This record gives sequence, C-alpha cells and structure tokens, in this order.
Amino acid sequence: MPSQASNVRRAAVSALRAWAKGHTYMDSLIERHAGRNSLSRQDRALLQSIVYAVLRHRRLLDHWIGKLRRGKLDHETRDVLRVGLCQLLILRIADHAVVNETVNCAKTPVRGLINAVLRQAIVRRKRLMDEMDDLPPALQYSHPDWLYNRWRKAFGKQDAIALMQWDNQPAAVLCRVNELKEGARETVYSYEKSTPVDGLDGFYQVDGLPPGEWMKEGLIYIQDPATRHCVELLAPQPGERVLDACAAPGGKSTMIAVAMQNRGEILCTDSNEKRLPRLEENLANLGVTIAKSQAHDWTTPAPAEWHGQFDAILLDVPCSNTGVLRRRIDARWRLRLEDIEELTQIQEKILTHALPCLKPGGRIVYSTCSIDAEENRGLMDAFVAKHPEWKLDAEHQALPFRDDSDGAYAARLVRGSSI
Ligand SMILES: C[S@@+](CC[C@H](N)C(=O)[O-])C[C@H]1O[C@@H](n2cnc3c(N)ncnc32)[C@H](O)[C@@H]1O
Repeated sequence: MPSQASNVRRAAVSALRAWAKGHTYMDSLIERHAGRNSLSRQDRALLQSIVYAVLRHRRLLDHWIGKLRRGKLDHETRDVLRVGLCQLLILRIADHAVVNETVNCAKTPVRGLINAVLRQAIVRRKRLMDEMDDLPPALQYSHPDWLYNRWRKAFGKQDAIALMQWDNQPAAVLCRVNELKEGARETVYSYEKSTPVDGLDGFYQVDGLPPGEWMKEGLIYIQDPATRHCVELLAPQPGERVLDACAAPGGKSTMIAVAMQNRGEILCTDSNEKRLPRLEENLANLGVTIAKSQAHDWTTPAPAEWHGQFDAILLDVPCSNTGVLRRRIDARWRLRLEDIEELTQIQEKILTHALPCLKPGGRIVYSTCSIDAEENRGLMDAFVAKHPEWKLDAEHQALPFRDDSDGAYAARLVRGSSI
C-alpha cells in the first residue's frame, strides 16, 4: 500500500507527464491529480509547491540530472528525478522525507537508478550549489535562451536577470476590495492577515488564502494592482456605455463597473464561449448589475448594431503573458518566438475591428499583460502610422523589476489629439 507521501510524489509526476503531453493549464492538472489521489488539503499544497518548483526550475533541474547521471532517460524517469531533485535542492525538504517517497513513486525497474541519483545529489549538494554562479543566466534561472536574449536586448543584462528572478518567486496573494459590496472595505481592512498595498487605495496583500466567505460574498477579487492601469486610462464614467471586448473571466469588467458606480451599461464579450459562464458568475457574485455578456470573436468584423455605440472600449487582448510569468508558471516553456509575431497579428485585427464601435469623441484602451515592446508600444506606433486619424493619447507600462508588480501595458487611443 503506497503511503500518502509517495502519493503526493506520484501525483506530481503524473501531473507533469500530462502537462508535457498536452495543452492543459497546470492549475487544472493539479486539481485533477490531487483529486485522483484523494490528497488532503495539506498534501495538495505540497503537490502544488513541488509541481510549480519543477516547472520554474526545469532547465536547471535537467542540468543537474545531466551532471549526476550519464546516458538516456525515458520521460517518466526524468520527471521522477526532477521531482526528487527539486525537493532536495530547491525546496530543501528534509532528505529523509524525500528519497524513499520519491523512489517509491517510480516504476520498479528504475527505482535503483532514482535512489542512486538522489543519494548522489545529497553527497554533491554543496558543489552543485557552489557551481550555480558560473552557469549562464538563462540556465541558472531556468528560462529559454531566446526569451532571456530578447529581454537582455530590450532592458539590459541586469534587468533581464531581475526579471527571471522575479518569475521564479512565488507570487503574493493580492486582492482588490469590491466597492460595490457594502462593508467590504471594513471587513478586509480589519482582517489581521491583510495588509494594504502601499499607496494603492483598495488593494490588499493577504497572508495565505483569503477567507472563503469573502470570495463567496464577492467582497474581493484576486487581482494584481498592475491590472488597474488600463481601467484608469479608460476612465469609465457613470451612465456611459462601455465595451469590454476580451472580458473573461471579468476582473477588469468588475473594476469598470465600480468606476461607473454600477450605472450605465457594459457589454462584455469574449471569443471563448466556455469562458463566459465564469465571467457571468463573477459579475453576479460581485454585484455588477449593468453588464451583459455575449460571445464574439474580434478578429472578425463587429455586428452592425454595435457600430458607433460605445463611449469607451477596453481591449484587454490575448498576449504573450511575459509580464505575468511568475503566475503563469508553465507559459515560459510553451511560448515560442513565432507566437509573438502571430499574437501581434491577432491584436492588430482585434483593434481594427473594434474601431467602428466607438461613438464620435470616444476612447479606446488597448492593454496587455506583456512586457514585449512588439505587442505594446510597437503595435501602437504601427497602428497610428497606418491610421493617422488616431493618436496615442496616454500610455502606461508596468515592469516587474522596476515597479514591483506584474508587468502590464495600457495605451489610450483617441481621434485627433496627440500624446
Ligand atoms: C487577457 S484575457 C482577458 C482578461 C480579462 N480582461 C480580465 O480582466 O479578467 C484575454 C481574453 O481574450 C479572449 N480572446 C482571445 N482572442 C479573442 C478574440 N479574437 N476576440 C475576443 N476575445 C478573445 C480570451 O478568451 C481571454 O478570455
């Protein structure tokens, strides 16, 4: 009968195997594999920390595997070794709690090999750690070379390294108080495990998970403060008609509703119909009464009845996620250089198709959670060069290494006036 502890390691290996084979998000895989192995809440947290740490340090772990074991490994054995080494060398879980439990989660024929490599790692731990500083930065901080080289070119070596270090830090739990719920502010403020974020009214850092009833009652929305920049630039007003074009799961729609004091109208669209129920649930739960949702793909023209209808339009477009890699832990391994080119084509189409929906004198805010100039200022510059009747009126770029927040970009476009 396998122990609960080796069940956690087995769940970690099977979640990593499933992730490598498909395109499912790691968060859903953790849920699924925790459920299959009937893990307790505590074991589920351990599973998450092991899996996240393996993904964050994948390249470094493979480097260590290469040093400790010559020769080929099948995928599953490699994942078992990643899980074991990550506990010993990254998470610093006690050796005695790691080796047997990890060995026991492997198939019988490779248990001897796993045992030998993990014991070697314990013997050579100090040397492996001492050698870290001599490794190339992208290997030391486990990022793809192309991404590090791109950041080094854009931001310089020091900030590119700071970015990789940021991505490897577990993200703090940050939330926005929902001003549409009476008493929410007082409840969150008086909670002993919440701390106001310096200089940002309404944002709090919570130690551990926020109380379940806050979520149930819609008192807060888990959200990084960097998400506010685009809504601030949009400056939605009570009584206006606003389009939130790429809206699911609704973080910014609910922020817009607060700015509008729940007066006016918000149309929330998203091309992914499967994401609409969650959006609607969030709107209802947070007490937003002025929004309705509809599926629409903005790479296609807008229906004629939407033309000239909106005072303000938010385009929170799909992007490379390079500003939020500490939260989207697996995204650095999925993203390819070619994706950025493809994404900019989609982003440009979404923007172009949204234009006719604006009322005369209206404003459009384009936003991403990317720190890549090509998806941000580069795209804006190309757009205004092609559409000289539009001007970039204001913009904001949040950079993790400078602003101590997620990375995000927001730009406001209006007809005529200049920045
Ligand atoms: C960055 S997320 C939006 C996050 C959301 N604004 C929030 O604050 O919660 C981008 C969204 O755009 C949607 N999307 C992707 N391509 C789209 C398209 N062509 N038209 C409309 N929505 C699209 C995705 O399904 C995804 O929900």
